[in-house]
Amino acid sequence: MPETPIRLLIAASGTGGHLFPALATAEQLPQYQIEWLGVPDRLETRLVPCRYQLHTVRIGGFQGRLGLGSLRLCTQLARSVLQVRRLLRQGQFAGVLTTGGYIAAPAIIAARSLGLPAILHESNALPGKVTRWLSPWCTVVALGFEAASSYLPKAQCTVVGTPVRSQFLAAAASPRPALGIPEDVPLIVVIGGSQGAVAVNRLVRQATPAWLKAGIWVVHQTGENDPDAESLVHEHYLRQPFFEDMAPLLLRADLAISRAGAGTLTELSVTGTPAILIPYPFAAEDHQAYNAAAFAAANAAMVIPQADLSANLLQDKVSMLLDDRPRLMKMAAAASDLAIPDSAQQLASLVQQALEPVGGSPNRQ
Ligand SMILES: CC(=O)N[C@H]1[C@@H](OP(=O)(O)OP(=O)(O)OC[C@H]2O[C@@H](n3ccc(=O)[nH]c3=O)[C@H](O)[C@@H]2O)O[C@H](CO)[C@@H](O)[C@@H]1O
Repeated sequence: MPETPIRLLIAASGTGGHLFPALATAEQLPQYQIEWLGVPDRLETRLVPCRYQLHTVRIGGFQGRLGLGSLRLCTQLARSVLQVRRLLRQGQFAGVLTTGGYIAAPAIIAARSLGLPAILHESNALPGKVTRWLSPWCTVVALGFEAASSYLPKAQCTVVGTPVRSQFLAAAASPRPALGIPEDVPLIVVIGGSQGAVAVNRLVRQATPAWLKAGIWVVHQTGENDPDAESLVHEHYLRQPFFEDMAPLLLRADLAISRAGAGTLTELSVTGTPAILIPYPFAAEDHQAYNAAAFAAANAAMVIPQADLSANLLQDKVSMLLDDRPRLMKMAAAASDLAIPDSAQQLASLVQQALEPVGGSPNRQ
């Protein structure tokens, strides 16, 4: 009789930074029957159902203050844990893989309370709250940044980097043309993270006319929430709310101007792209500043806090870097040194070890 495939529940939700690494890892686990856990109104409802069955629970973030909000959250958490326990039992899942964030809490608690393995991937240099609270309870915690391990002294940590979508590895292996941009012009690519960055957009639009005048092309990811996104028009200024095919753009870019989400930073390392990083100042516990600091410490990027930034300063720094090709090349090489291209395979093999321990029987309910 053919063996029934082992079932894995992946809990990843919210932003590209959480979803893309999970999707990249899922691709490396074709032997498992995968289903997904998310929330009803985030990016997973667009990205996941065409690939995996999506289950949803309602869960939000803990903002740190005790009050009515946290009481509501505790009730939500208790309810979602019960829902996920039921899902895991009825679906006969062998374990969960989560990339952190709010959804990780019910996923980890439910799995561990049933005695199932929970594999947690934390992509940020400063681990999120759920990771800090629940990591000691996880079977294994895979890290994007080595620096994160110092915040998780009780967890079973191993550094695997952060998985990137296969388009990045394919593009790095055989570069493709990017949006028909000529090969011999300098190119700046501006990235605001999966949701765009309105404050960065504003400064970039002020600085762009001078760059265009100097013969530089600008590709600008504006996000969906910028009311002035259409205010600048030029044939060498290419703008979109979201680029599906980011890899050739990053490979082609002479310089990126970017937020410092872990996903984008990992991709910049895989494509070896020098960058000016402007960490999102309102990210939870300022975690993007920690990600950016790791890149700056390796000389892979220049970091400018948003509070210090003006269009003039941005123009100056960009001119300085584009005029200093040896420095750009050193930054590119330093970025490449940070890359862990087989991160998805490494994480997939941790999942496999947790679900099918050598010498033990597979974790089947
Ligand atoms: C505002 C905020 O708190 N963001 C967090 C969020 O990621 P957030 O999704 O904001 O940012 P990331 O940089 O981690 O990921 C963005 C992803 O979207 C992709 N992309 C983006 C724009 C585009 O046009 N096309 C495209 O494909 C990027 O290639 C990347 O894969 O979770 C990450 C992982 O915990 C954190 O490090 C980020 O700090």
